[in-house]
Amino acid sequence: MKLFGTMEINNKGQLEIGGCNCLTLARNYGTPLYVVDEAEVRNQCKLYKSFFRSDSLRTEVIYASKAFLNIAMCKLVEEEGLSLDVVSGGELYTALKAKFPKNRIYFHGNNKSEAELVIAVKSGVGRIVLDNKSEFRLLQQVTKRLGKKANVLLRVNPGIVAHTHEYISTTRHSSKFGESIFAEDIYSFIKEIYESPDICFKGLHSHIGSQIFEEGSFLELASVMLDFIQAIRRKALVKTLELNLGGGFGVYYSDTDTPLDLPNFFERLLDEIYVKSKSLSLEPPKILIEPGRSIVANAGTTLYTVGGIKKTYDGKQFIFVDGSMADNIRPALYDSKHELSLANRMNDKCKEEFAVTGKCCESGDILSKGFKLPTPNIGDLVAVSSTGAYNYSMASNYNRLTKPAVIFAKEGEAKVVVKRETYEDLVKNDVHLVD
Ligand SMILES: Cc1ncc(COP(=O)(O)O)c(C=O)c1O
Ligand SMILES: N[C@@H](CCCC[NH3+])C(=O)O
Repeated sequence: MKLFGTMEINNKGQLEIGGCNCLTLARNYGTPLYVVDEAEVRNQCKLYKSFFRSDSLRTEVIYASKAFLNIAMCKLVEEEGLSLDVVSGGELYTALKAKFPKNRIYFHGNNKSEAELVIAVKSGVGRIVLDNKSEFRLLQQVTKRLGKKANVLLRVNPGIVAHTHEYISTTRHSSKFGESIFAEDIYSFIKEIYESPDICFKGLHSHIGSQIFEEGSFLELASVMLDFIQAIRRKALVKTLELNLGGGFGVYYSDTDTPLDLPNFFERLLDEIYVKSKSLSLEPPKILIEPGRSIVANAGTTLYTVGGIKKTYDGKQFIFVDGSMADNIRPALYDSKHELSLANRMNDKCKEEFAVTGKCCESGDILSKGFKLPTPNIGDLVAVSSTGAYNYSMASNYNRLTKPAVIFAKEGEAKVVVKRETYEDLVKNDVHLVD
C-alpha cells in the first residue's frame, strides 16, 4: 500500500497516521473508522493556493465540498483561504452553520429548488451557478420577491469527452449538466441573463468530469471556453469576467493511476489562457478551479476489523470486515480500486490475494476484488487507503448500518469531527404508529 502524507510504519510494524497509532485509534474510537490526515489536507490546500496563481491573471481556488464535508472541514478550508463549492441546501446549511464566509460560497446544482434558492439569495452567497433556463426563471422570481440581487455564473457544456468513468463524465452532449455552447439560442439566453435587473451575470462555469489524468482535456476546455467567451462578446455584447473551469484532477488510488504534476500543469494552463486571451484581444477573465477529490482523497484512510475469513468452494479467499459498501460505495459503483494493508502487520510478507467484503446483503458489497496481503487473522486491522473523497460523503445506512465516526489526526492528537452514528440515530426520525 502506498503511504501518503504523514503515514508511517512504526518500529512494531504498525501503521501511524498524523502521529497516531492506528491500533490505538481503533481501540479508542472503534471500527469502521474514517481517519483523516489533517496535515495532508492542509498541504493539498496550500499546494493549490501556491501553484494556481500567475502574475498576469487573477485566480481563485474553490474546494468542491461534495468530496467531503462537515463543519470541521469547512473551518479548515476557511483557514487555508480556499472558497467553497456547495451543491445542495444541505451542503449550504453546513457551510452557513460553520460560519463560512458567504461571499466565498459557490452554489451549484442542476435542480435547485425554490427553497434552496431563497436561502442562497437571502444569505447572500458569492455566486449562484445557474444550470439551465428554468432555473434562471425561478431565480428571477426569487430575487424579485426578496428584493435582493444575485451574482451568477452560467454552467455550460462544451461537448468535451474526457477519459473517465461514464458516470463521472459531465460534458458529453448528452450530459444533464449545463446548457450547450452549441445551442442556437445560447447567446440570446446569456444576453437575457445579463439584462435581467436583479441578476448580475459574472461569467461561465464548466466542469468536464472527475478523476481525469490527461492535461489535454483541461487545456482543450480552457481554449474552447475562451473562444466561446469571445463569441459571446461579439454576438451578445456581453463581457465575461470570470471563467470557472471546475475540478476533476485525478488522484492515485492504485498503480494504474498517474496524477498530473499539478505545479507544472497549472503554470502551463495559466500561461496558455493568458496567451490565448491576448491573441483573441480579450481582457483575460479571472480563472477559478474547483478541486474536490485531489484535496482530500489521499488524506483519508478507513480502518476496519477482520471478523471472518472464508475460502469459497472454487478457491476465492475472502476477508470479512465490519464496514461495507455503505461506507465506501466506490468499488461497487465505479469498479474503482483502493490499496489496502493490515495496519497491525505492515511489515509481514504479502503472500496471497484476498478479496475484502463487508456486512451488506449484496454480492456486490466489495471493498477490494483482490489485493495481496499477509495471511489474515481474525481481529487484524485492515486499512483501506485513499478513502478521503466521496466515501464519507456518499455513505448510506443500507442494511441499517450506522455511519462510522470521522477522526482528524494531527501531530499525535486525534479529534472526533463527526461522531459515530448510534442505533438510536437510525430510528430517531421513524414515526411510531403503534405503541
Ligand atoms: C461542478 C463540479 N465541480 C467540482 C467537482 C469536483 O471534482 P473533483 O472531486 O474530481 O475534483 C465536481 C465533481 O465532479 C463537480 O461536479
Ligand atoms: N462520487 C464520485 C465523483 C463524483 C464527482 C462529483 N461530480 C467518485 O467517488 O468518484
